[in-house]
This record gives sequence, structure tokens and C-alpha cells, in this order.
Amino acid sequence: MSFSLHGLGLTHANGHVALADIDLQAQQGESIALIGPSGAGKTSLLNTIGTALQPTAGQLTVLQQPAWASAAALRALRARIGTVHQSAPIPPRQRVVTAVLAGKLGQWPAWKSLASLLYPQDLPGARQALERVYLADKLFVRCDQLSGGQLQRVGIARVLYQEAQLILADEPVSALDPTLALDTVQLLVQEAKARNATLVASLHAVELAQQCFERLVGIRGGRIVFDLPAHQVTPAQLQALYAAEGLQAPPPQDLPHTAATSTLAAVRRGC
Ligand SMILES: Nc1ncnc2c1ncn2[C@@H]1O[C@H](COP(=O)(O)OP(=O)(O)OP(=O)(O)O)[C@@H](O)[C@H]1O
Repeated sequence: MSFSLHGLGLTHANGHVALADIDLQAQQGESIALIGPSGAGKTSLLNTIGTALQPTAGQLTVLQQPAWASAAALRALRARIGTVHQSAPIPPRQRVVTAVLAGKLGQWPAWKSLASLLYPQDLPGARQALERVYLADKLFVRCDQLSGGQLQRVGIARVLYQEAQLILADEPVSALDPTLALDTVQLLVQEAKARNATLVASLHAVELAQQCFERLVGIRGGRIVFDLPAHQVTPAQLQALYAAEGLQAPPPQDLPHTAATSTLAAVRRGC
């Protein structure tokens, strides 16, 4: 079991109930897409699984450990979890190489982490991770000189470098063009599969989620409304998921997927 949530709830300090009665389990190596309207609770759920937020109700076990058991256990657990944020929390003046190597700060001894801030400790490793997101030429560039999409890919390179057992990705391709978005999601899925890591990604692009993930979890109003193999999710379920917020699921032709992008990605990734 990669993680297990039972009766999990999260109420924010202002009293807002972001998550309620969440039961969700994942086997090691599963790839899961979280979909749902804006404000549904996707980020809250990812942050709770990733132990960035402490649940206010229920039980949470992550990578066979009860989360929040002790400060030391929590630190060790977090080193095994890789998070891709919607906006990468990277200091603007930091060099790309340092931002990527930060993926292993939780695994390295303190002396190595400190030394890496002064002089990058694993240049080949950082270069290799950046090559996979087509940014090897940016190794020594400062992060504040990158575009939003490039910065997002640096965050993905950091997680690839970290080799986490559990990858949590919050809208990881929101700043990328359709071609790169598909390619990057496929990269994350393939990386997770190759290392038997678990991947949970929130996505607004429904067809991307259906196309690339084996399991879809629909969330609305802080509750899970369906949890199904991707091929079993019906258009009616998608309509209901989004229509409840006064919106409809985007029609297929409006989603970031065309024959051209599929072909390009298939060529690049060898699918
Ligand atoms: N720190 C906070 N304090 C109070 N309420 C919060 C806080 N963070 C999130 N919320 C609320 O919790 C609910 C769920 O937010 P969350 O960010 O998890 O949604 P989401 O599905 O990720 O949305 P989006 O797709 O727009 O990113 C929202 O109503 C939001 O306003």
C-alpha cells in the first residue's frame, strides 16, 4: 500500500471544510489523476497526502508509516515524497542546477546539502534530469530568467532527480503548451511506472487525465464523487462533476490533445 486515507477531513483555520470523509487507498506504483472543478479540494488533498497539511479528522498512512507520528518520522517520510507544485517554490535568484539538486536535500547528509548550496554536488545528475524536460541548456541560468513553463519543468526535473517513492503533482503542466503538457504528463507517468513509484496528479485537462492515467478520482465540494478506472468514467459523470459548479466538462475538441500532439509525444517518448 502506498497510502491510505480513512474518514479523512481537513478544516482550515477559518472554519472552511476543504475535505470531508475521504476514503482513498493506492497501491505502490499506481498512477492516479485527481479531477474536479476549481475549489473542489484537489490541492488540499495532495497537500494532506504529502503531509504539508495535517488532517483535522481521520487516519492517514503514507508509505507504510502513520503520518504525523513524530517530528523525526515526518522529516524522514517527507524525504520520500516528491511534490510538483503548480508554481514551483524556487527562490528567484537560485540557479537551475541548485534548484534541481534541492530534490535530494532531504536524503543527503547535512554537510553535503550545505556544500551543494556553495558548489553543485552532482552536475551530471542535474543535467540528466533537465535533459528529460528539454532544459539541459539552462543548467546555470538563474530561475528568475525562466518563463513560467520552464520554471514548472524545473520543478518536474527536481522531482525526477529526487527519485521519490510517492510523487504528488498539483497541476504540473498548467503553464505548458498542449504539446509539452501531454509530453510532460507522459514523462511523469512513465517515470513513476519505471521505478514503481506512485503518482497522484491533479489536472484540469480532463482528456489528458483520461488518456494518460489508469485511475481517475473525481472530487467536488471536498468529497470524492467517483473513483474509477479511467476507461470506465462516462461523459455523464464528467458533466455532473463540473456541471454542479455551473460548468460543463470541456468538449473533447477543446482539450489539449490532437492527433499531432499525440504523434509528436509518441515519437519523443517511444509510446
Ligand atoms: N488556507 C486556506 N484557508 C481557508 N480556506 C482554504 C485554504 N486553502 C484552500 N481553502 C479553500 O478550500 C477549498 C479547496 O481549495 P483547493 O485549493 O484544495 O481546491 P482545488 O480543487 O485545488 O482548486 P483549483 O483547481 O482552483 O486549484 C476552496 O474553497 C478554498 O477556498
